[in-house]
Amino acid sequence: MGAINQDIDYHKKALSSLKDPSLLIHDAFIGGQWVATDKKFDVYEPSTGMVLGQVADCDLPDFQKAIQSAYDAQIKFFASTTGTSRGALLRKWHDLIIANSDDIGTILCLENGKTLAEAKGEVIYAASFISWFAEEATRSYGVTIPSSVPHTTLMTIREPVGVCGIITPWNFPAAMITRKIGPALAAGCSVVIKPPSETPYTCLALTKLAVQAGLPAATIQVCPTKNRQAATEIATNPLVKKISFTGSTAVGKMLANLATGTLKKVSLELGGNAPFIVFDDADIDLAVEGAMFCKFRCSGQTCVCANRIYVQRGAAKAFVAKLVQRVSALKMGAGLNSDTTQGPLVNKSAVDKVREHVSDAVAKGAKIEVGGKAPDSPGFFFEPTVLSGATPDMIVSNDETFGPLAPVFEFDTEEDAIRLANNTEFGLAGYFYSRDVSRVMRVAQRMQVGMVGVNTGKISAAEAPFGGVKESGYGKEGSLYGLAEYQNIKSITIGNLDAGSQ
Ligand SMILES: NC(=O)c1ccc[n+]([C@@H]2O[C@H](COP(=O)([O-])OP(=O)(O)OC[C@H]3O[C@@H](n4cnc5c(N)ncnc54)[C@H](O)[C@@H]3O)[C@@H](O)[C@H]2O)c1
Ligand SMILES: O=CCCC(=O)O
Repeated sequence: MGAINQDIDYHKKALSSLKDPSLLIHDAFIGGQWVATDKKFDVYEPSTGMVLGQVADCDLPDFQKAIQSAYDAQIKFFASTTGTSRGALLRKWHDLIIANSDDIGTILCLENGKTLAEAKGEVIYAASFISWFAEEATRSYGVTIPSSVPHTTLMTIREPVGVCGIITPWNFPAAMITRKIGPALAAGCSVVIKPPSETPYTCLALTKLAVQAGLPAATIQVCPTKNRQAATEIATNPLVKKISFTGSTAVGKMLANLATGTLKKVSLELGGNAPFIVFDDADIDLAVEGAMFCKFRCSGQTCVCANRIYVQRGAAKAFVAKLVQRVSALKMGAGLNSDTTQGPLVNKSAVDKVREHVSDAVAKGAKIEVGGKAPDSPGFFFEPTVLSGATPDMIVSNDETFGPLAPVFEFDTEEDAIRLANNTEFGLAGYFYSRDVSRVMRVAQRMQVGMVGVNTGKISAAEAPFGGVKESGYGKEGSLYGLAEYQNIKSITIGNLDAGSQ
């Protein structure tokens, strides 16, 4: 296969088409100011491997300044706003994101590689967390509790935790950030964000719009960096009261360990290894549709992507044939090209990981039904791939591929399927397809995951509680539970109410 995108000026042409070029920002945002550090790091466009731009590379003193400034700002922010006024600011920010979604989509597409349609879809999805939490800001209820002590009233109020440290990955450069800072700001917290070094531009553009919407500038601090040691200040600085991390399980564990030093509140959205089960009684076309979405979305680079596809023996042949037909029709290419349905992966090591999973599986007996290699091309592409004959001894059974590889395993009984699905230390998402209502309830209850998709591959939405169990982390994002992650409950006991009565 020839080169997929040889246009080395691809990103320059795309950037020159931005309606508002000022949304492409290369600086950090510290203390309410855009800051150009001396050191910079390169950000790459994944379909060509060319440098997209150079971004401020923050060091420890930058993080310390950002945290102090966020601390000072948070106290004023909470004292001078109500849930209603914070909600109004968030709604303005939401509207600005939507108004600028073409530009933000283009920037996101350029730095991440996903198709423009997916990138714009992500911007809308990201904005939905802001509008969701704009509403939640006004519904932050305390309770009154009947006291066991006479003449006493017991009540609770919810208070912001304070400064929140936010660390997110590159696969959803907009949504992973808004899913955290939406509730943080709604609660009255301030945030210090270390955006992913592969995709910092989307976060910087969103920040500009937040300030334009009227959010007090110092409530959002953004410190891009390649210096991981400096970034760990977020997990150790005593002024930071909460860290919310999305990323790999290894880094999540390391940050959680660091955070115990000052007993911060911690939320962890970590790696997955989602099982996708197709029972004999399933609607096979629906199952193929779901597999296409949840396996090949973002070229297989989502934490909730199906990683292991288990098909009951009687349905396996038909399922694989239909899946192969659909996968063969995918078109790899640069994200901004209108006929592209599969963008590149984020970088070379992502391509190497898919290659390793394929060659290990083939060496252990799997058959490549379609795809199977990286094209001879600049950029970071790997062909969308289907393997049949996958078995539990293969790496792909135990390790999240994070790429466009669909390994199909066969199983015999429902019991087998559940055992295989749960045989992992991860527990983020799981999917299954069945038309038997008793089986639907049985299997949904027995899957050891935080989120289950039944007869659908789409489980993500602002209103849906998002998060895993086991080594996929803890805490829930979005939904009616998301705000509480950024709040402390304070109880107030008012005693001796009879004192002074006549
Ligand atoms: N559960 C979820 O909601 C969810 C969502 C998206 C991605 N993920 C997971 O994220 C992983 C892919 O992302 P990744 O490879 O970028 O993860 P990663 O853990 O390497 O990086 C995530 C973030 O942490 C930063 N980071 C890495 N090492 C650090 C260190 N030592 N100190 C401070 N910061 C550090 C990175 O720069 C990035 O911003 C996958 O495992 C995927 O499943 C989970
Ligand atoms: O990659 C993980 C998050 C994607 C999603 O919110 O659906």
